[in-house]
Amino acid sequence: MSASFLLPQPDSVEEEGARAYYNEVVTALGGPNVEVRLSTEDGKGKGVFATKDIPEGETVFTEVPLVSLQHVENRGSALVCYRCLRFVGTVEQQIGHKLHCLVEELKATTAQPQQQGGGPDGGGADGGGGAGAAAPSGSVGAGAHAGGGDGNGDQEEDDGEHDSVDLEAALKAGERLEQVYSHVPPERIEALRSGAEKLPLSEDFQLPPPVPCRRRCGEVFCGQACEAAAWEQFHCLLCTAPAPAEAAQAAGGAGPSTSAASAAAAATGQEGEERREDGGGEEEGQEEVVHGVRVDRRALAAFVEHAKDTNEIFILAAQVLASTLIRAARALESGEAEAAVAAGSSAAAGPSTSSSSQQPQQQPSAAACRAALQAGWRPYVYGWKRVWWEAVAVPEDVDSEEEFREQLRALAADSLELLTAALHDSRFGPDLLTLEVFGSVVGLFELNNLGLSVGSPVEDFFLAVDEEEEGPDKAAMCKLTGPLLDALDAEYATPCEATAFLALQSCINHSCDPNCTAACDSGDRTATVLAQRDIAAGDEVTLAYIDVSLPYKRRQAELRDYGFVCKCERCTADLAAARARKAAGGGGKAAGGMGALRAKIGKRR
Ligand SMILES: C[S@@+](CC[C@H](N)C(=O)[O-])C[C@H]1O[C@@H](n2cnc3c(N)ncnc32)[C@H](O)[C@@H]1O
Repeated sequence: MSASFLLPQPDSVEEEGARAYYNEVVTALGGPNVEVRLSTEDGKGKGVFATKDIPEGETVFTEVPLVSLQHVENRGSALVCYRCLRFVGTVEQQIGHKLHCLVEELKATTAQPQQQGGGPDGGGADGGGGAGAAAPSGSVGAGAHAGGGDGNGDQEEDDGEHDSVDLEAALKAGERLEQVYSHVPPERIEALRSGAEKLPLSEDFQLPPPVPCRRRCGEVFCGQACEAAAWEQFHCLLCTAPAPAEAAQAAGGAGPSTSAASAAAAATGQEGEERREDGGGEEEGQEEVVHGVRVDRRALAAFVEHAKDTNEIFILAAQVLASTLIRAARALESGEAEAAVAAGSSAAAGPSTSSSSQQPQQQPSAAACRAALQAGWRPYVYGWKRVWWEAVAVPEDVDSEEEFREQLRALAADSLELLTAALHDSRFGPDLLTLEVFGSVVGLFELNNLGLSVGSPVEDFFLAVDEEEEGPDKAAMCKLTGPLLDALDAEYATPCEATAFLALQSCINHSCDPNCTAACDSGDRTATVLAQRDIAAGDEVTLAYIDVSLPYKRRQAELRDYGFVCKCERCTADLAAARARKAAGGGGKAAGGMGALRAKIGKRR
């Protein structure tokens, strides 16, 4: 089987399937405010259109992301639920967390010059179980250039220059560290983190207590429900903590474990297959079978570390692939996929090796595997556009585009190798865990991603203190909170920043004069599109991917990162005006002045 059946070319995406899918998505969101049209008249591909008049200020729709991930470099600024991005703990813990992570990062920076002379940086920073303190330098996203995280070669060339830059950074970090400690000593930071210190007014900012992952991998959730939902959706395959002894034993060849999934794994020949030659399989707790997928937890940890050091979007891509594997496995386990093949209602092809439809213990047919995989992949198939290394705009300082794209491709290949060392699945793996599919999923985030920003309760807390009536009570409060504010400096207001993929919102085209804005609700994991002026039935719904107060050339430059030349009315008019000026011999500037509309949809930087 070729992987191409998962990646139909956008022009050939069968229209009926796409139309049915988006109708389902819109209906599930509870209203016919909008529809998805598979092509716009001006060649922008799919677009979202109003089906009725929507007055200014009204909600166009509200949607929950299919997957989302807090940026690695933001983890030190906000302690949030791994699944829904809700702030957790208490205001005191949030402040303690921020200060602790800030201090750890500063310590790591001050220590760097002395540590140099070895291999790639790669962090090493604190290794502690909590949320990663230091931001890895090479978090890539759009511009994975940076020689990537992967330590060989060119880095050595400009070491001299880097030494002085590092030294300067180390000195600055040292000064900042002293400044932090002059306001808040280490013991107070710990007291805040542990909850031993209570701050006035903090009771007004109730947050859910953090619930750790059932395996204690270090991720936290806002409650049991979110923990369980994440586990079901993808985390059971991606959690990096060792497996409990009995699960690992079952995976070690002692026969299937209690679940039907293990039985399926045995049936599909995965038991004992492809054991790691380095002895990983012998190590208790590292391997287990989940939903018929053999999972190597140690290899997963290596995959995650590599992604954190190079491109965190690889982790989101792994979430997409893991959730696809789980949905596909469920379709097989339930007999649904075989039944679909038998009923001829699937587009699946290929010879069936079994006539059985309901028994997961038997080898599932190739056709059933394919039907199951297509079902599991469905939420993503219509969002796919191009592979990452082709989608990324080439940074200006890059000499060879070909080399640059090859570097990205190699980086993705490295990441996929680590992922396939962690997840073995002979039913779906050969089709799903390929470089083409992996690169396309990363590309999907590159071109469709949505930057989510969730406001911090810490900012609200300090604002509330500030708004208290002047007097002795406020003075006493400020005596406690003032040093914290001074130590945090601008960090006090940092929101939770994340990347997400949303089925409907990712169909909205950009305009430099958008009629909608997007906002994220910290309370219920939703992203809402709001009309910022009256929208008439039949109008296209548009958002700003970038800061549209920029002049024409800057806007086009920014949009190049999204892989397109903007065809919106404003750009068309700006271009025509610039041409007319040129023809008339003038050289004036393109008209600007849209005001500072903040782009909520957008690329991670
Ligand atoms: C988030 S998707 C929007 C949905 C997209 N049209 C589709 O077919 O899935 C972003 C892509 O849509 C296209 N696009 C969005 N806004 C555009 C615009 N103003 N001008 C030209 N192309 C645009 C570009 O191809 C861009 O990479």
